[in-house]
Amino acid sequence: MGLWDSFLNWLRSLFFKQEMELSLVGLQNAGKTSLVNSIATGGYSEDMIPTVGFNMRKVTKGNVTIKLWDLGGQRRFRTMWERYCRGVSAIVVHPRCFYSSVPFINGCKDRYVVDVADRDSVPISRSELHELLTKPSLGGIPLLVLGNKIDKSEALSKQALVDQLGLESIKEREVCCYMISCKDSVNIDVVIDWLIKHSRTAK
Ligand SMILES: Nc1nc2c(ncn2[C@@H]2O[C@H](COP(=O)(O)OP(=O)(O)OP(=O)(O)O)[C@@H](O)[C@H]2O)c(=O)[nH]1
Ligand SMILES: [Mg+2]
Repeated sequence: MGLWDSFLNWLRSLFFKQEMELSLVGLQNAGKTSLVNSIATGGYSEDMIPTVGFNMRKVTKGNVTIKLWDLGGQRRFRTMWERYCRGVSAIVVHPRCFYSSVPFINGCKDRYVVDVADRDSVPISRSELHELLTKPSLGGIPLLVLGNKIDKSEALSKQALVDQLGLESIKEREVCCYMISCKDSVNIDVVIDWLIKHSRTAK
C-alpha cells in the first residue's frame, strides 16, 4: 500500500470509526477463548484455562473496534449469559459440534461421565441457546453460530449442526452459521468480515 493510500485510510478511520460489542456464549471447552485469541493475535494453544466468570477484550480491526465479552461456559456461569448479551450488536454462539470418539474405556467411571457429557453436548447446546433466545431483552440481536473444531474427524457437518440446533426455527432475528477451526485458522477471516459488517458508527 502506498503512502498516500495509508494516509487516506488513516484519515477515513478518524472520521468513520466503527464499533461493535459482542458476547460469546457456548458450553465449556467449545473454544470461545481460543476464538478471541485467534481474532486478536492469530495465536492458538492446546493448553487453555477454563474461563471463570467472564473476560473482556478489545480488538481493533482497521477502523472497527470490537469489544468481546468472553463468557464462561460451565453450568454455573450460564445464568449470567443473558445479562452480558443485553444491548450487544451480536451474539456469537459456540456450540459443541462434535461427539467424543473415545468410548467407555476399561470401566473408568470418570471417562464415562466425560463421554456422556460430550455425547449430550449438542442437545444441551440447543436447549441453552433456545432458552437464551426467549429472553425479551435480547429480541432482534443478530446471531452468529460457529461450529468450531472442524479439524477433528468427529466434527458434525454444517447441515447436521443446523438441524440439531434447530436453527431453521429461529425466525425473529438474523442467523448465520459458519464452520471454523481456531486450531488451523479456518474461516476466522470470514468471521471477522461478518463482525465488521455488523459494526455500527461510533457515537
Ligand atoms: N482440535 C481443536 N481444538 C480446539 C479448537 N479450538 C479450541 N480448541 C481446544 O479446546 C479446548 C478448550 O478451549 P477454550 O477456548 O478454553 O474453550 P472455552 O469455550 O473458552 O471454554 P470455557 O472458558 O470453559 O467456557 C482447548 O484445549 C483448546 O486448545 C479447534 O479449532 N480445534
Ligand atoms: Mg473460555
